[in-house]
Amino acid sequence: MKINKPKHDVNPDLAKERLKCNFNIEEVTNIIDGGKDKTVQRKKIEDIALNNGASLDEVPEECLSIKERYENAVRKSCVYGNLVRNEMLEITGIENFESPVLRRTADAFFKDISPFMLHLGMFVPTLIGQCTPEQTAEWLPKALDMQIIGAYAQTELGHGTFIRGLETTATYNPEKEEFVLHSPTITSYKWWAGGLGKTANHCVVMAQLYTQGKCHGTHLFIVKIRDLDTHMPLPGITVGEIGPRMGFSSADNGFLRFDHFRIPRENMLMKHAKVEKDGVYVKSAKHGKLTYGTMVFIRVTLVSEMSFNISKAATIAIRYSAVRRQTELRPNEPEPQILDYPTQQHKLFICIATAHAFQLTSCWLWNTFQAVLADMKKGNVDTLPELHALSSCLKAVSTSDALSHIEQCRFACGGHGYMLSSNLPFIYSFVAATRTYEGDYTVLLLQTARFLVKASEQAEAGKKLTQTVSYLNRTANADRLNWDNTHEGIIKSFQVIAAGKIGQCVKSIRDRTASGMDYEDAWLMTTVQLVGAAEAHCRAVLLNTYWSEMRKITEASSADVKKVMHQLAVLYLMYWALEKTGDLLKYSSVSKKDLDELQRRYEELLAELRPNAVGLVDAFDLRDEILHSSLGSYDGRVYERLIEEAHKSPLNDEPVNQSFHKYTKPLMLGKL
Ligand SMILES: CC/C=C\C/C=C\C/C=C\C/C=C\C/C=C\C/C=C/C(=O)SCCNC(=O)CCNC(=O)[C@H](O)C(C)(C)COP(=O)(O)OP(=O)(O)OC[C@H]1O[C@@H](n2cnc3c(N)ncnc32)[C@H](O)[C@@H]1OP(=O)(O)O
Ligand SMILES: Cc1cc2nc3c(=O)[nH]c(=O)nc-3n(C[C@H](O)[C@H](O)[C@H](O)COP(=O)(O)OP(=O)(O)OC[C@H]3O[C@@H](n4cnc5c(N)ncnc54)[C@H](O)[C@@H]3O)c2cc1C
Repeated sequence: MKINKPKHDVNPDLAKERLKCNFNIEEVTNIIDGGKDKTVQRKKIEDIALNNGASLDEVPEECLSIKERYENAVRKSCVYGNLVRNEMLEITGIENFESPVLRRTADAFFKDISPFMLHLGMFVPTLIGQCTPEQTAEWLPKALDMQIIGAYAQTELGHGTFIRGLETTATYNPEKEEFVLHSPTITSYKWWAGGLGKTANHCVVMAQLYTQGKCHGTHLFIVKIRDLDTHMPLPGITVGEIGPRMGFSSADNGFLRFDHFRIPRENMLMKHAKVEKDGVYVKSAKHGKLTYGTMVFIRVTLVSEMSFNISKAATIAIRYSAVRRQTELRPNEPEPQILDYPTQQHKLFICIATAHAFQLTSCWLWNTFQAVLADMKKGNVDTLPELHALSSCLKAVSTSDALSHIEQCRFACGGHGYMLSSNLPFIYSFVAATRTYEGDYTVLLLQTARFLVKASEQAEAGKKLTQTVSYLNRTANADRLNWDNTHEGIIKSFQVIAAGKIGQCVKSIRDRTASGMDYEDAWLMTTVQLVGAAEAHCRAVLLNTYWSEMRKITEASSADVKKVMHQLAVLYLMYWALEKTGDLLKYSSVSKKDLDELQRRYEELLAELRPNAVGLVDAFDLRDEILHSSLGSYDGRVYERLIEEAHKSPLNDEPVNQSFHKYTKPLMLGKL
């Protein structure tokens, strides 16, 4: 398999690591890609994206000013968008414009984020999910062809989480058959939307719909905000960029204020509800939250996005750890590779396992999502609540876990991991945002908890529950599980922990209402426990899904690949069992001896995986152009690259900086 042809000789330590690998790397790559044909397709697309050189920056993007950075990102986005439109979509098929393969190639162009990301990432999916067929025919081809560029403007300065509290109004005027969009207060400014500040000429807006004197709650509208020729904001629109932030520095997150801005009636996205010409409001949706569909879609895609980000960080940290040597173990012996330290393996091998766990879970979640969409097409919305509960907790936990694992990868690279040229700080700050956007961690876990409390009550009443909560049927009456030190035993114990925590929440709420509290207060007082219960449920789903999908997907694999994939999944189960020993002690009969045994097995497993560590990250098959890392390149020439990058710093453009003559010298001479 042709990957990452090194320009230089490979670092000898890294070369030796590759000789140690005892499984077929290409076979694992094919598993990750979803099949051999998918690997071939991905490589073809990566060649198109990367072989034209347009992705290269002469000056590292982090050394540019805010304006230059944005302008450079727009330049690259146009080249990239053109390649997607003209060449890459021909290969994936236009219906797969959200393919993770396309997403992956975007990283070769942007260390940070493209100002066009939200156009493809949210604007287009909203058109697909929220338009009538006539509206789709009007806007979708233009959006896919980049004739119009859009953003998703939902969040306001005063409200992000509580969508029902949004203040922007869309008031229907039947005489003119128009909606009047207005921002009545300072807190009603639209805030945060990616690409809205300077790039987009259209946006989807979430606003409170008023017709015939009545408010019908939040609905979506498509709004042209800039002239297509001059790009000037239209009269009645105030739009701009919200200012520097922790990451997302090459994009333009925007603010937007409407001053009685008029749009045609047809610009309300009317798939699920409409306003007739005379102002009559008609709701066709069978479920009240279908206008939130884009968020559910993005939450589903974020699980695979987290797998990708962890795999990048793990590749960087593990290759670096094979090259880096530090500290004598015994006098006069060579310093070991830091990858030989079990503590380093503990930080890093879980990252490889988690990337696999999230990848397999994301495929399973995607299939669940497609099945729910198919149900909804037939008018059946019964499966939506379970999807909402699942996508909410998996989004929350995958983004949160990804963030802490990526931080561990940075710690694992010591001081050099703090360098922007390692790319770890970019990956970290990108992923940090995911814990908040598309629904904050706590808020989404509380959504899952609502579903779990209801499910628990149904189980109590003897009803048969749906697949992801069916363990509540089995464990409803179980108190403490008899500990069983097998893989299936660990998974079962996580289900028992989840059932126990949910049961405890139900009890707390009941006790509180019985003592006179109203339900809302009892719920509120129980939210710390509810978040814990939803997290526990999510862990049970992740462990169970990873284990069963891993077994399915490796059925036809070679013995060596089966073995290493199995080892990773076992590592994942053991890691989480050891992380949650308090819960295990509370909800199962596990003893100190059992836990000591588990710890011993875990440490042995780290040692067993050690020779395959570099092979396992090579199997992610991340080209150097996508990794952007002085520490993680395929050739492992870490020190040469660090020096090369240092020379690119603008401060090294001249031997003496002018500030010496202006400030430092006068200070030294006492003349300041
Ligand atoms: C080339 C590249 C190609 C493609 C790119 C591919 C991938 C992209 C990858 C990465 C992305 C990169 C960059 C993106 C960067 C940034 C994007 C960020 C965008 C945003 O953040 S957009 C704004 C998102 N905002 C939120 O998520 C807000 C969170 N809040 C909510 O969701 C709701 O308000 C909340 C908290 C759920 C409550 O809603 P509400 O108050 O209305 O409901 P109730 O609490 O009263 O509940 C009533 C009832 O409804 C159920 N419910 C709630 N939501 C849903 C839902 N979505 N679906 C179904 N059901 C829902 C709820 O559970 C209750 O049920 P019950 O009564 O208990 O039965
Ligand atoms: C980088 C980035 C990009 C974004 N892009 C977009 C975009 O393109 N379009 C868009 O519309 N929006 C976008 N957003 C906004 C984003 O969706 C919101 O910031 C997010 O949903 C969180 O809402 P909030 O900011 O109102 O947080 P808040 O809800 O104010 O949260 C603050 C704290 O309060 C807690 N909290 C809030 N409600 C509850 C509750 N009910 N129970 C318990 N605790 C609670 C939260 O847990 C959190 O700790 C983006 C945000 C970021 C950071």
